[in-house]
Amino acid sequence: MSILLRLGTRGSPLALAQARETQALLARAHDIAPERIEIRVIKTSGDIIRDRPLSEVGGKGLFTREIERALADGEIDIGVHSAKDMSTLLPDGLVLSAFLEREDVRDALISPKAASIAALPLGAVIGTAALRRQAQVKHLRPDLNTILFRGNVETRLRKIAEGEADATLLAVAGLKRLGLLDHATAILSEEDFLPAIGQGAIGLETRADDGETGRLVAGIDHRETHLALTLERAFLRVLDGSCRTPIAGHAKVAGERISFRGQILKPDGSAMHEATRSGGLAEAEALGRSAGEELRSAGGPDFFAG
Ligand SMILES: NCc1[nH]cc(CCC(=O)O)c1CC(=O)O
Repeated sequence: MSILLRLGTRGSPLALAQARETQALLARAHDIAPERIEIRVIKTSGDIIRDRPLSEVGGKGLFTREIERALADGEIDIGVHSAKDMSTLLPDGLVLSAFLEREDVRDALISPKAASIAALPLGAVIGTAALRRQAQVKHLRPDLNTILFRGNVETRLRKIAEGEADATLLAVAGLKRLGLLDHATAILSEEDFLPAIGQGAIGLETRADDGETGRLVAGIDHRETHLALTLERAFLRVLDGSCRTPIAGHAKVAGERISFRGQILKPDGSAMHEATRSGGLAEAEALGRSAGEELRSAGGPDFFAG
């Protein structure tokens, strides 16, 4: 049977799980044999550069650039990405056509030492690669120390098992998709650990001029997730000037309303600003922008200087 669609993805176990989920949904929605939807693994810069914080080596585009190049060049038809890893501005000619239904947006604590952040010993060491998690941890517990923890989910779990840090934070969504949620010591409250923009959602990117694939992908789009991501990404776009600013936010759809809480922090957790919005679904983009603008002026120029 001939190949009908080519999905491009990173090769990490989590990325492959997300690509298989996309493959299964497309096959079911359009009555296509799954083997006619090929999964192509593409190595990205983010998979190669492993020893430095992402904020220092070029931020978000790192996990998507090579996949986007393959998409633009027509080597694949759909780029499958963690929405969290996508930059707010897509290359010309590419569009985010659909999002799969969002998984749990929360972070999990993984620690052999304590059942909660509050119970960690004074001065305990948290391993994380995410500036947002570092800032939120320090905001709650200024005595805690953070060290750089990179690598995929399995690598980070191994580092904790080997004692390289006392605890780490990982997305519940990733642990669930990998069948590893039993490694979570506790699920952290969204109140204290507002997620990263896009956390838990899978974004499907296509070529703007490829209407046929665009239609197939639109058939598996999850409307509420799409609306939430529209708001969250508009918020992030306003604040995106510096990838050294920890940013968090979560939009939720309930009936015909959408609500949002967004947050910026200093990397050391010493300052934090929040904005909340709620309104009609048609306002999603405008609500995100206005929340971003509120936080941009609340933070002032030195907040974003890093
Ligand atoms: N930055 C890496 C990354 N990108 C997406 C996820 C998890 C899955 C998701 O948020 O959709 C992870 C790992 C993590 O943060 O634990």
